Amino acid sequence: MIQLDLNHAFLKEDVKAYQDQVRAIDEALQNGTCKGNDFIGWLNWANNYDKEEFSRIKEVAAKVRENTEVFVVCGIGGSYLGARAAIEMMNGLYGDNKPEIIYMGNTFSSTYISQVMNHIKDKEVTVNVISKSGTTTETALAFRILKQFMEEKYGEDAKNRIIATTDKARGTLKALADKEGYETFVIPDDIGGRFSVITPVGLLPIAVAGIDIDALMKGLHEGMGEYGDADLEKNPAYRYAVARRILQNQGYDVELLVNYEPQMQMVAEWWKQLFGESEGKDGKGILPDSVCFSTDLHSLGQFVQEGKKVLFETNLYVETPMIDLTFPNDEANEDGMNYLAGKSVDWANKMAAKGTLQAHEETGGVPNILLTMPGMTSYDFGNMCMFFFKAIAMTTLMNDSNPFNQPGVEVYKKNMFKLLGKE
Ligand SMILES: O=P(O)(O)OC[C@H]1O[C@H](O)[C@H](O)[C@@H](O)[C@@H]1O
Repeated sequence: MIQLDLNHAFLKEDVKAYQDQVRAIDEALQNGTCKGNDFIGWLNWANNYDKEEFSRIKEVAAKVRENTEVFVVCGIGGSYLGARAAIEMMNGLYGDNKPEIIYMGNTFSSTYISQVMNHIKDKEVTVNVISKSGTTTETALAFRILKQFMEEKYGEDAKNRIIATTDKARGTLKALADKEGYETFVIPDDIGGRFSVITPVGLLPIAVAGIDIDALMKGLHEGMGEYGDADLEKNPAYRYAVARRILQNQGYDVELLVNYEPQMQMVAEWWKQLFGESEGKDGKGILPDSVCFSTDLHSLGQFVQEGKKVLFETNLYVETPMIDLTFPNDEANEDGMNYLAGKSVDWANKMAAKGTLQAHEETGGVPNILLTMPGMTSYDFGNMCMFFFKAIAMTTLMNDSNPFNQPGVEVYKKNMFKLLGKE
């Protein structure tokens, strides 16, 4: 369970003053009468998910792990960020990841695409093309290149090495997958892209990475209870949601998600889409940004400490690291580092966090929200998903916006299609 501490947040209003509003919104969410109510399938997904499909995910993943050196995840936005966030958080950045997981379909960069194709050309490859709409251009462009490569390399067998995760009926990708005879997995109608890491969209790549997806679903399920109460005192996700609104009322328009683990950076990227697309509309919303400390204390730290007071920090602390390490002694001590000899490096990381909080809070005057998760396991990931899902739904509905659409994303696409000469 994620622990929330608002004692460093400088809230000028009492969170509990919002209890009536929160109760009313929670009721509308539970009854399916809130704005965007056709996209709340994630709420009870941990109970309702298709158990047969879930077993098939595990079977397919086991097969892929046997015959594949590189697993290419071809998708963008919600169709890739969640899987990557989970895999990096749980396996770390330099684990002995087998198969190697590579991400495509998330850029028009010709260099990126060419280098990936070159990197995989002599390896055993499986492709998972993921698109809810089945029509996203970046993904379709990369997939055509991948499909031709696979057909050239494997001939008839290519179809056994391509897996499509898409809508159950609509979209070009579904039609193509059916025609070619690809294995397919379904993205439910009532779960939007940025909430879809808990569906086959995330679960298949996560399982291919050797991660226990049963534990992920268990964490999600427990989260339904832990973040399910309409009573603010019993629901840290809703308290966090309210604290954000209070801080914005106080003039803070930027939220910096802070972590101290490089393997959490893609979690921050996933969170940015979840929060940015959900809340950034109707001329409202808090801009979600992120930093990895202490790394970024050496870049953005100056701004946080002394720059314009536009931001608050939300620290996503991890109690237990994946691996700890003892700092070695050195007789000569020429680098003067012996004061750390015999100490745990994770302890040093935690002292850096403590010192930073103090600096930003006491002399910087920056509000800090503290979230603490127990570890970086599959269970923790599933649980964290439910925490942020509930929080963003509540905090956006408090703004009277629809948390589950993203009409603004279409504008660039229209212009781009015109420029590309698309009919
Ligand atoms: O899964 P897809 O339909 O390909 O969509 C991928 C992404 O692109 C869109 O433009 C949306 O803004 C995102 O919410 C979505 O996650």
